[in-house]
Amino acid sequence: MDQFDLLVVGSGPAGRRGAIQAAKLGKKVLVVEQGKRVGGVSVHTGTIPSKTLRETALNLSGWRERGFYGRAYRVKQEISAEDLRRRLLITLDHEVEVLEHQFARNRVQHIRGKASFVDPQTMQIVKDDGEVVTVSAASILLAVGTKPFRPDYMPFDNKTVLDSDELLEIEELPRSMVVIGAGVIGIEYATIFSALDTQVTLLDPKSTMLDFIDKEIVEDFIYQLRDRNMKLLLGQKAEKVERLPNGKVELTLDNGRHITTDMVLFAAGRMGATDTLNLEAAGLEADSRGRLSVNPETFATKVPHIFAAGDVVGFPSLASTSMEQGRIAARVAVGAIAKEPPKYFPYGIYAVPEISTCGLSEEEVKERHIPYECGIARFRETSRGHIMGLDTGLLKMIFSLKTRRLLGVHIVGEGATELVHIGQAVLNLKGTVEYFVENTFNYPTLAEAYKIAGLDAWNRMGDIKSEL
Ligand SMILES: Cc1cc2nc3c(=O)[nH]c(=O)nc-3n(C[C@H](O)[C@H](O)[C@H](O)COP(=O)(O)OP(=O)(O)OC[C@H]3O[C@@H](n4cnc5c(N)ncnc54)[C@H](O)[C@@H]3O)c2cc1C
Ligand SMILES: NC(=O)c1ccc[n+]([C@@H]2O[C@H](COP(=O)([O-])OP(=O)(O)OC[C@H]3O[C@@H](n4cnc5c(N)ncnc54)[C@H](O)[C@@H]3O)[C@@H](O)[C@H]2O)c1
Repeated sequence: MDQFDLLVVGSGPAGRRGAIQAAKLGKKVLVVEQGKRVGGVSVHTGTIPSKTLRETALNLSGWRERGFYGRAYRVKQEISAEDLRRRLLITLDHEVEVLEHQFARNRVQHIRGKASFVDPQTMQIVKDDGEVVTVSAASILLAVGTKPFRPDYMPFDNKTVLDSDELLEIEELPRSMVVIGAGVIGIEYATIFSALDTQVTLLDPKSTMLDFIDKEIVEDFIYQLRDRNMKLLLGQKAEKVERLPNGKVELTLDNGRHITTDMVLFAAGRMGATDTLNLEAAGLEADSRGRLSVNPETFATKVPHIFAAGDVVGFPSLASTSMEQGRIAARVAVGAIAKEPPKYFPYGIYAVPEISTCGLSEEEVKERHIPYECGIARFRETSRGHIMGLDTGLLKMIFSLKTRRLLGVHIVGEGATELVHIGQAVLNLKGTVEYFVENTFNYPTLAEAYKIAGLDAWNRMGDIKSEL
């Protein structure tokens, strides 16, 4: 039986970062991955495929140029599922290659197989050919991620009723699509397919969506979706989903309405992939969504040498935060010092248009009774936005009236997920509205929106000197 300092289960963002961090500290590390190739959900079915699909859809559809040339503008008239897949495969190959190289040069060993506990210190790994390997380790990092929630009442057939993993394999682009679940996955895919001219209906039993995002940004986003004819059926539930003999799917909603569509994407959340770990043998149990609870500072489970990081521990379930969690967990696991990450991290939603946010929303600032002022800029007010033909896009910043510090930055529009990092830096470095007023920004850029929003807020707040 092999003995390791750290055994990592899962090679997604949390497992990968954790493994490399421990190896950099000179530890003997083994990563177990059940998938065909390393990378996890992030590389194979989640972040990277969906973002590549988005990029291809926007490029081939000419979406970014439509502000200038009109809504009928197309770069490629007939876009096929094969067009989308081709770029996907190239991107995924590249990602896996980078990752395998990282493992090799850091001497992280990896093995393909399904891991489960034998006892708290030992795991067995069942390889594809049935061979069983037993491994023990001083510490174990569970970075097993999640899988799509697939309730029995949904007639999945991998063709017309699909989850978000299966969507990447479709043979033909649907003319119409109903997306069940207006969470981040549902919203991203609904808007990407809408940009490809699929008639999309987004359905969710909740009457609101993206509740963790500033309301003004969500309202602007919803306006843009409706403006391009996407149907948003919020507060409505599919009571029956039936495949019809003609290949279509019929949905019966709880208000009696019927919808016939080419395809249904069921994106109503994900479950922690803990069911096959035999957690009992390690003295652990998961919650009803398959998630593990951990100490939020160390990522240790209630069994001190077993750690869990990434999506399997729940919110925020992002590739970005999973990487940091994996790194911290591995440091603690091998006895190194781990600093707590800064309080505010960005959240990027790669819908069409993008949304990105960092810090407090206006609703949260109000709840905390903090006196505040907002500054707003529209991308069309920037020269760069004008050059790019943008008629939408909004950047909003919230400042404390007392300390003049930036409390939150919220963006909807082109480049939002990149732009947000300027606000994030100012926020975490405790900068004030003066940063935006006094600093020079490249011109013409979309980042100039920060200057405009900063000045907007500053004009409302008054000059700091007059108050001293
Ligand atoms: C469609 C979609 C789009 C997304 N877009 C974004 C985005 O734009 N930005 C962002 O930050 N996040 C995004 N996410 C979330 C992101 O993918 C996850 O936060 C991230 O992948 C979580 O990383 P992880 O390391 O926890 O696990 P995962 O990436 O889920 O990897 C876990 C790995 O563990 C393996 N495994 C599980 N059980 C075992 C076992 N018993 N033995 C061996 N191996 C096992 C699995 O095969 C898997 O490869 C998206 C997710 C989805 C589904
Ligand atoms: N850009 C990004 O960062 C990104 C992109 C995609 C996914 N993710 C992560 O992946 C995770 C999973 O995303 P998600 O969108 O699947 O989940 P989610 O939990 O965010 O959203 C699920 C939605 O489905 C609805 N729903 C729940 N049960 C339902 C049911 N039985 N029938 C119909 N609707 C139902 C909910 O009301 C909710 O709106 C998220 O936590 C997110 O952080 C991140």
